[in-house]
Amino acid sequence: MADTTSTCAAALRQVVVRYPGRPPIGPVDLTVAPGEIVAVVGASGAGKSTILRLLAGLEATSDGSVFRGDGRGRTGFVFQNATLMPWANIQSNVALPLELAGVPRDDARRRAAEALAAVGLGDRLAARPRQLSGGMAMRASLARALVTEPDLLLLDEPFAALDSVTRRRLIEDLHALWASRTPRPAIVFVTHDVEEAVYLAERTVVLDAASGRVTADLPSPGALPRPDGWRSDRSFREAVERLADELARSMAAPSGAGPEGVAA
Ligand SMILES: Nc1ncnc2c1ncn2[C@@H]1O[C@H](COP(=O)(O)OP(=O)(O)OP(=O)(O)O)[C@@H](O)[C@H]1O
Repeated sequence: MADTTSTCAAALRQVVVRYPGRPPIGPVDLTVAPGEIVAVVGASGAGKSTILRLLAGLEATSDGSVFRGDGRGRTGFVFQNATLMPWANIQSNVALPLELAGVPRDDARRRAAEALAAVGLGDRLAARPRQLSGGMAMRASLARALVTEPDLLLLDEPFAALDSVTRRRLIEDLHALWASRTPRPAIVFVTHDVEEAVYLAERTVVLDAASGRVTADLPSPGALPRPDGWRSDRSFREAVERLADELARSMAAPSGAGPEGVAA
């Protein structure tokens, strides 16, 4: 097989992570192409967040290799909770990664204002995080991750704490932000929601509950961003059913339980 690691945004090759007191996670193989959107699903404890941390360089491997395309590029990370600094306004929050990278303060603040405008918060620059709704805080968190113009954006259940209307709006906004960037960032995001995975991603990888290996890699039909009403489309419904079946299979460990006691 041709080695595509030099042209990918990120890749895991036969990666194994060993934590004390549990079976090893892996070996995991995953290649993310530049500009591609990939969802990761699996049982609780399967290793989804571990994969994101590996891609971000925040986790050491016990075996195998982690590639970041040509070793270049920046990585943005968004967690389930917006993790904004409560004492600083959102412009300062979003400017921080730039200031830490040595960008002069005025320039960093201007770029932060632009990133906040891009997520619809251009009129809330002086707001403190506590003055924002959950959806707004997540938008600010997305702006902070995008302000450095990453070529890899890692999202760990970013919408899980939001109501379904806000969640759907943010998914549309994320597609629009992704499509508006040149070049588009690759996005890897973890979710427990199979509909969200099929809708948001171009393909979804399923992790085995017991071993954390990739057991399925399913393409989502259709192009991004999604046309209006696509959730009612038969191709969407069928892809959701297929993914739900694969997810159920990944949890049906031979022992009858995954690492966190997920029943088969
Ligand atoms: N630093 C650590 N030390 C020891 N064990 C860890 C550590 N980090 C994760 N684990 C264990 O590794 C396994 C995978 O964790 P991970 O957070 O990647 O799972 P996950 O699929 O993201 O789970 P969830 O859906 O519940 O967030 C779990 O059993 C977890 O308890």
